[in-house]
Amino acid sequence: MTPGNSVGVIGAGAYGTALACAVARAGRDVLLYVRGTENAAQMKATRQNPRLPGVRLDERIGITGELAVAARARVILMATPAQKLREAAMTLAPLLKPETPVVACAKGIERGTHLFMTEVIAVAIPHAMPAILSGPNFADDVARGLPTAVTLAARDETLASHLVQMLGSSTFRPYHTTDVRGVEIGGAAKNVLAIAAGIVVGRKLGASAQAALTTRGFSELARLGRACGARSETLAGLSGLGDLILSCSSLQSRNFAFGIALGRGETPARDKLAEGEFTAPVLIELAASRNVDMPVSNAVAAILSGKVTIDAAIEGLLTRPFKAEE
Ligand SMILES: NC(=O)c1ccc[n+]([C@@H]2O[C@H](COP(=O)([O-])OP(=O)(O)OC[C@H]3O[C@@H](n4cnc5c(N)ncnc54)[C@H](O)[C@@H]3O)[C@@H](O)[C@H]2O)c1
Ligand SMILES: O=P(O)(O)OC[C@H](O)CO
Repeated sequence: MTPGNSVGVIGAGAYGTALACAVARAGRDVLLYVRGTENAAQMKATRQNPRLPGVRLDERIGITGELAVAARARVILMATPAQKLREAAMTLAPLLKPETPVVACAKGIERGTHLFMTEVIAVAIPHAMPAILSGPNFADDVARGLPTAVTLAARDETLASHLVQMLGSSTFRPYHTTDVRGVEIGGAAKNVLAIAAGIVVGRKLGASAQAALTTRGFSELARLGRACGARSETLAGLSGLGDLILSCSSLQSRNFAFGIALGRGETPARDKLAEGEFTAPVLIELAASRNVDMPVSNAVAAILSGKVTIDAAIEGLLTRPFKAEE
């Protein structure tokens, strides 16, 4: 393996490992950084990740417990949870060559700062070229080579298109754009809205209510996106509407499953990451700071913080004044 020609993946959870599989399938060598020496040794020995049962890691995937090794790659994919991105990027910063493309693959907004994923990278690694990859794709589907399509955004179109060529294959199909903000807002907001859709299902409110909630959810995602300068076509594309549809309807979605448990009156299992739980409070703060009305997201945040009961939140949404559709 020539590290300088490979793709580095930081964060060897479900998605980082799945991306490593996709990149290997595209014919590239991969350096997958696994945090913790023991974890790295175990993955090296088994060629499996317990988060992706039944998936065997391709020989092109080199597993390493040393960040400096993965940092030699030509392109870096950051696949940690959103709230861990800063910590991971800051550790990586001194090891990275200038102008290395660093692609955020997490979906969220940083708590406290309201920074989007590429902004966190820009602050933590000022000499990197940030980009973002997001869209409707479950780690398990990606790892198994089922067909998926995502959006890859960088401010520089040449860079975005170059990254698509490096990472894409017939089964993992990235579309490129320069609308970075549009892509990161879609991925962050859809997780919060998926929790809401899950609550609707868990409460047995019916398929009509699920469709209505998803559609009104898209309306508020798009409102916030436009207020933050995103393009409408991106918001209605794979990383916005596409991912919203997937996450508001599939039991594979951890955010949707988290919402279903809440809707049933159960305590959601905390063994799987549901990013929407962490994004909800910061999403509504961001919306408030821009005077954007996000009633569904507000309801999710209020339920999660214990400010309202689920029944009161549903009652609140259903008794809002009638208005024109927009
Ligand atoms: N799982 C999916 O289907 C999927 C699909 C698309 C996007 N995503 C996004 O990818 C991100 C990660 O999700 P996941 O499903 O892989 O979560 P996960 O919980 O399976 O894995 C997260 C991994 O990040 C690692 N990590 C945490 N902090 C780190 C650090 N500082 N340095 C290095 N590694 C660190 C953890 O050890 C863990 O292995 C989330 O933002 C999620 O929304 C996930
Ligand atoms: O399991 P979720 O809810 O984190 O969704 C995974 C991906 O984001 C779907 O595109």
